[in-house]
Amino acid sequence: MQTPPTIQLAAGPRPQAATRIHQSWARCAELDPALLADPNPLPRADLDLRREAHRDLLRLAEPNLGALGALADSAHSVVLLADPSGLILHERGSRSFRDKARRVALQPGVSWAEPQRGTNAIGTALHDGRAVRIHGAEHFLACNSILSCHAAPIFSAAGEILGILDLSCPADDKRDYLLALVQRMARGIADQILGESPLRRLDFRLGRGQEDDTRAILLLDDDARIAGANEAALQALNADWSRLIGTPCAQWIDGPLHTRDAPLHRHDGQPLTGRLVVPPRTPARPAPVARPAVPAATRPKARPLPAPDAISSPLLDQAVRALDAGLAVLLCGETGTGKEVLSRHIHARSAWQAGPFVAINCAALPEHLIESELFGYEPGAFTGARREGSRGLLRQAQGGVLFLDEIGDMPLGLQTRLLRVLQEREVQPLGSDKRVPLEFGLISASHQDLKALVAQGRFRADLYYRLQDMPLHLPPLRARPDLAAFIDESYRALEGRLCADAIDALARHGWPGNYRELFSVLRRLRCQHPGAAPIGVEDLPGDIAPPAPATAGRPGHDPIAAASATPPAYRLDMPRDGEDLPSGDGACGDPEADPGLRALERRAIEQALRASQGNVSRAARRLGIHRSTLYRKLK
Ligand SMILES: Nc1ncnc2c1ncn2[C@@H]1O[C@H](COP(=O)(O)OP(=O)(O)OP(=O)(O)O)[C@@H](O)[C@H]1O
Repeated sequence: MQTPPTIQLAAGPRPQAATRIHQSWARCAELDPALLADPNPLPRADLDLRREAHRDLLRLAEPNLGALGALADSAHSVVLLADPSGLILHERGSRSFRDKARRVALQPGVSWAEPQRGTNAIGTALHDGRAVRIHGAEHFLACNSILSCHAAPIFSAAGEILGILDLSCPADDKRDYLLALVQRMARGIADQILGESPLRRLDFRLGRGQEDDTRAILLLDDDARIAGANEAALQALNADWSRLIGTPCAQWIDGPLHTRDAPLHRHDGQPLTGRLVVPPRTPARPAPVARPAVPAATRPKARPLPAPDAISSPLLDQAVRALDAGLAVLLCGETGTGKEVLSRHIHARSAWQAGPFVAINCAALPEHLIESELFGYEPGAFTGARREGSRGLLRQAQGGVLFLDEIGDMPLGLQTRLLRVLQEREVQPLGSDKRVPLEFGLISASHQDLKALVAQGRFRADLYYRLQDMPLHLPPLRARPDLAAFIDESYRALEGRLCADAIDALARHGWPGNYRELFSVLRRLRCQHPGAAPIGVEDLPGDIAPPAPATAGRPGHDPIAAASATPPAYRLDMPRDGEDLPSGDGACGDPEADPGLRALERRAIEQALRASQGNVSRAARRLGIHRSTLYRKLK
């Protein structure tokens, strides 16, 4: 990366440039020049954590990023997606221009907020909460004059900035339509996000009959109050989020909302064409997004939430009863045992089903952001805060379910604050003297033994007791009494067949990654063997199939790998017929607490790393666990 040794400012905005750009220069002139020094991209593992924290945004942005990326590729430019702090999470587009962009640190892992990179499209759009184009010398830093950038904020239904979409080209590229294109794509992403809401949705447009692709959307709560809106709705109703949210829809739109395709009118009499969309009561995980370039036949199929089965149904019933009675539910279980899946089912069946399901991965939130992300903040509460402040994730769960995943990873200092919020059912955003009442159902989950963490002083005992009104233990996959039949059925659901020896070998495997690992292995098998012929034990991956009997001493035979593929320990904690499944005593089947499991897990990890030549990402994929989980286990 080449940046000037001393800060050099660009020629500056033309006198006739927009006032916003002059204002941005004035702001940047007051910044400490040290903030503008050569930026270092975040290390890969930290960037992965930030991506994980914004995984929903990345997932929902995928189709538009794909479409814009294809255009950028052919137009010698790059498309970037930044998080609400201005940190670039993702890039697509022309390889040759990406290389140029990297010379000025326009790349994933670098923050382009104004305090870091001066006037620029990402930072200025973030500051103003509005789309902007910054050409060549309008950039504050001279080195960035090689760029012409177009950025637009992606808004949540409540008007918070969730990210910034940017298209950056060489400075001589002045195609006027690019800013409008980026803005349209950013709005498309925001609409995808609204489309995931479990609330009823009013889709409408001004006028009657004629189709156009600007779709105004309002989210409505059970009392037909406006709970969210997209930018097109703000324009159609001449309002902003602060005026709309929480007001009765009838204050803005006349007409029978409960009828589909009813004739509607804006309050000033303007006709509207609208349609009320009621989402299904059991929310399915949205379909993985297909990139336009992938042919339909090879696109990943949408995976609905696995239905409750004989193992999880009794847990589900207990949890729903507890949540509806105002108790906090704590789900314990190894990674991949379905804690999040179960919590989504609990939400869908509980009295909170009409409200949102807000999942927070406490392990994935960067520590310095957890407090502001959770509790929200007032405008200007701290350096780098969004101009309009933030409601915070706790308030986003209002009227629904808050799912605190990996709660054992929450830093001690924050545990105190969380406890107070949960006890008082009120939150005080950073920089505010007001307290906001909170109403939601609370589910927490941990793969760690929280009791042991309490004993080690790493988890507050009072918070532990506050979270575990109803502790439930999800058994590991290997403890399923019907494991062989379950594997057989699951492979049949992929339209494949397994021979008895393959089923037997699969049922003997330890499955440290549980359901996630099993389904990853089955899908991979099916992909490698698409035909109708049944899969035998010899077709299984080496770490699952038992070693062939005559291999010892053969040239190239790896006795360590073979030893780690032998299955004897795998059924150590497998209950025999008539025995109970492991009980919910808080131990959570945690490998840390069980030497047998720990050795098993260690061996599976070593084998996966060896088979992947030390590549952690590939090893994590083999194990069917997330990379951050594998890093944590390797610590
Ligand atoms: N009973 C089940 N049947 C089939 N698939 C399941 C089941 N439970 C979970 N899965 C699948 O396993 C994967 C992991 O599930 P989930 O994210 O709920 O696990 P988790 O316990 O929350 O994991 P982690 O602790 O790593 O966050 C998902 O792809 C899910 O669809």
